[in-house]
Amino acid sequence: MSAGAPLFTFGVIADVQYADLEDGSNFARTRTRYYRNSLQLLRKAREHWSGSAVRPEFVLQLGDLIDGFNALHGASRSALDTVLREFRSGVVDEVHHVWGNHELYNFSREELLTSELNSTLHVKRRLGECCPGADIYAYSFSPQPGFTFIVLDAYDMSLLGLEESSEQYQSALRLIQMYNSHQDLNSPPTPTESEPLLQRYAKFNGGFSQEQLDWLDSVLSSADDRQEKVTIVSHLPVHPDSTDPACLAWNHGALLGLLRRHCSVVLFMAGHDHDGGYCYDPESGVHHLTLAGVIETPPHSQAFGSVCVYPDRMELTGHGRISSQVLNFS
Ligand SMILES: Nc1ccn([C@@H]2O[C@H](COP(=O)(O)OP(=O)(O)OC[C@H](O)CO)[C@@H](O)[C@H]2O)c(=O)n1
Repeated sequence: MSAGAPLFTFGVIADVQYADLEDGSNFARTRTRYYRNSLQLLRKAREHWSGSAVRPEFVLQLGDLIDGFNALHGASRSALDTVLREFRSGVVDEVHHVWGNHELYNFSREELLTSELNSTLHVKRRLGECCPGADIYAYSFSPQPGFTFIVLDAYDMSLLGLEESSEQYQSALRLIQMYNSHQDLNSPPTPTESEPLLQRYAKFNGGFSQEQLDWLDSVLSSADDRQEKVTIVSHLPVHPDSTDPACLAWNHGALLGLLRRHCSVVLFMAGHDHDGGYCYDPESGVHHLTLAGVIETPPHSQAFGSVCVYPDRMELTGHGRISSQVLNFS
């Protein structure tokens, strides 16, 4: 790792999924979920960032900050307050929150837009363009000249957080039912030889509307013109080699196509797949990093990262289940 001073640094963490509950498991009962301890791991990550010689300028929280079980226990608001208090008690005072499926199990899209999880309302720095779509949660910001970060809304096309009577819900239902014939739409369809990634059409995933894709296209065109380095964050991964296919965004191909048409993008980061993953896409020169989730991380371990940004690369220092790696800009 480099000894030179970075231009800036940032922290990253995914799938905290806190709930004040005993340990449980994932749906397949193959992994333990440490609902209560996830708060301790978040605290230790925050203490690490606060005590670092070079403090991160901001933290990217990649979604699923609290678990859906909170909604069943009427604890959505208190659980959210608990985790946000944790973020607030550190010296890292800028957090960019991404929305995941568990945010939408606890709150409607409307509630989220006016909550502290809408970073555009709470971050003090001047943000770039927000997606003009009425209730799409996507925006850009520039921590340093030459660098742009884009927060995407991977559920602006989904069945979550919406009134069933809404046109947005009904059009997402029509789409998912074209590929998933299960009664329970959370149950992923079986892949076929011609459609090997079909599992992604599950209710716990979602996608990017055409409006959001058009907005992203225009933000990336400006970044290309200015020869910037762009990092994109989303709860759902979009490259099949960076995740289990059951965790991919429904229209991941549309996003991948966009990344391949714009030279400015260097990194795409996501959460959702609690095992994490990584690949480099030579067609676009983009690193696809899926961060392992805190919720399935044993109490003695960790799952967060600190990234130092240099003119020609990013250096990720991983903790616990997250490996350190150098992400060169091509
Ligand atoms: N086969 C399945 C899988 C899930 N469900 C139900 O869907 C809801 C969300 O599932 P959950 O595992 O909690 O979602 P995460 O975002 O934590 O994890 C995504 C990836 O699986 C991680 O690798 C929940 O209500 C499940 O019960 C289902 O019905 N059938």
